[in-house]
Amino acid sequence: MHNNTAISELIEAGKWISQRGWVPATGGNFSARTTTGFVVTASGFDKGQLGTHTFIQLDHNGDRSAGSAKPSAETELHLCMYKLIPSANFVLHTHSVAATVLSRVVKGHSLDLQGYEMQKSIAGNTSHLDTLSIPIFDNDQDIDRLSLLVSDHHLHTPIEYAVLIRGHGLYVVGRDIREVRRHLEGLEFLFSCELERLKLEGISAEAKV
Ligand SMILES: CSCCC(=O)C(=O)COP(=O)(O)O
Ligand SMILES: [Zn+2]
Repeated sequence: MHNNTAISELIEAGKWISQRGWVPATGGNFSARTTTGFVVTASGFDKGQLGTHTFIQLDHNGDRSAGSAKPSAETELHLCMYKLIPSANFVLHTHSVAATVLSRVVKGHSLDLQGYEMQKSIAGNTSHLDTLSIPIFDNDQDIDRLSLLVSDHHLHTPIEYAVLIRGHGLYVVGRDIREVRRHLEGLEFLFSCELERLKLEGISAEAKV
């Protein structure tokens, strides 16, 4: 995909994501894999008001090739997701209330979703009877170290669509912009349902270490 096409799609996605309240303040960052490498959002901007000047172009090694602004502080985690998931061409990172709270309430190393028809919004999932498992990693201000942790986890439990960073947010991937947006919307719906369920049924079972 051409850089300009990817940037246009991410600008449009940013407006939609912002309207949904999933990137408050300057939270979140977005990227795409392109024919020349990657494009990633610049650091510190409102992701609902992106423009062509708020993107950095990176080469295939992840080194800056164009754009004067500072790349997202979490660029390394985006590059990590592309390396682990060769079919991924878009990565969206968001800070919704549901993802932030759920990833803290669930003390274990994965959020296991089961019993929801909307699990089928995620590629390859065909039944509410299956378990959709999203790995949770403890937050770390050292993004290189966090990326290494994600890569190590992938060696024994392959990451397919998303990871949660505890108390921080969600990273979700897709083959194209439509799929990554569907994955994001589907997961956010499931997170909201699960948060409501835990509030109504109690969190004691989930809050185990
Ligand atoms: C107030 S947001 C804190 C940083 C963060 O988690 C994030 O997603 C945004 O970082 P960026 O450098 O991409 O703007
Ligand atoms: Zn973040």
